[in-house]
Amino acid sequence: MHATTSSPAVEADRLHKRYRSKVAVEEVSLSVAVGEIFGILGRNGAGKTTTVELIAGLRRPDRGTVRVLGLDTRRDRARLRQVLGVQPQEATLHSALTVTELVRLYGSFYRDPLPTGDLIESVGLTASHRTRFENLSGGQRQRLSIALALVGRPRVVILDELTTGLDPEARRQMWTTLERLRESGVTVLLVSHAMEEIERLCDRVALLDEGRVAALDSPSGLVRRAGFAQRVIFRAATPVPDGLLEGLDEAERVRADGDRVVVEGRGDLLQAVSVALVRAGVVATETRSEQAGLDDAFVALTGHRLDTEETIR
Ligand SMILES: Nc1ncnc2c1ncn2[C@@H]1O[C@H](COP(=O)(O)OP(=O)(O)OP(=O)(O)O)[C@@H](O)[C@H]1O
Repeated sequence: MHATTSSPAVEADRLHKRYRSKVAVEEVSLSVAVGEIFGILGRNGAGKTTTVELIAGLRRPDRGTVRVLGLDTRRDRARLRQVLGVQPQEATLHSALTVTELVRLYGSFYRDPLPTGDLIESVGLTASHRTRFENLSGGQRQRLSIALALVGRPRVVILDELTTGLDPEARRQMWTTLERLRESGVTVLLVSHAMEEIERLCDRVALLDEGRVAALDSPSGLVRRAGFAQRVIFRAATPVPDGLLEGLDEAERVRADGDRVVVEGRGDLLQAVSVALVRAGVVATETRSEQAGLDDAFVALTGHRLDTEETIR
């Protein structure tokens, strides 16, 4: 089958991958539209890297199929290479070559590579373009790997942990690079732990948990599934009467851990909680309110926290 403009950028159908006794990816199906920035979010070991390696054709699934722009990732490998950009494994890069030499080398694999200097500038490596790979810092290596994924003007690019190890300025620069890619119609598959990055950049997100897609929606759609809109947190310097906060229309859940109280709910929750506490004569300190985020959605949908091994229910 030929790549057509009507094909989804990525179509994965019931992918399954087992490493010996460990099932890493189970029945994962995704369809990513052309021009989307699509996020894959999950805890360590959730199966994110395995999923994108299956999509990139770097691993063979035990079951299931993948098409990228209509191309079969196993059978149409040569054509796939020309349209798909992936970050190389560090171990495969020659450590004695400089940034410029590596960009040129990778560019030589493609028909119409991006101009070397422009690409190096766009990832902020101009000042280190003569530095050998072995002497680059972690963040500089990360920038280089992104440049190498982009050098062939891919129509679909897979980026794993885009901004891990980058300083705040470099992170913003990468975000701008991604937004430009989207404007030019490139599809991006973004594996990330960074929720801020996912919320800001992604059109849709698959939450992966224990090898399965726990939910797939826009970031705001996922946040709505957290079951509450905001939370108010305070320290109670004097006891809170039983049932006081639970009785508020705005409150959905109240948790106390010692003197720290967390109220989840909606509407003008901060105002409602503050007024109730004042009326009951409760002395509260360190009161603050937070909007629900993707991490709350993750807990609501999977029972796990994103950043720890802890299970909530
Ligand atoms: N080559 C391998 N051999 C055996 N087990 C593997 C291999 N690669 C991954 N695994 C296991 O498969 C599961 C999924 O791993 P994977 O790397 O896909 O997760 P991940 O979500 O990308 O994790 P992380 O966020 O830590 O990178 C993990 O339990 C991991 O230990």
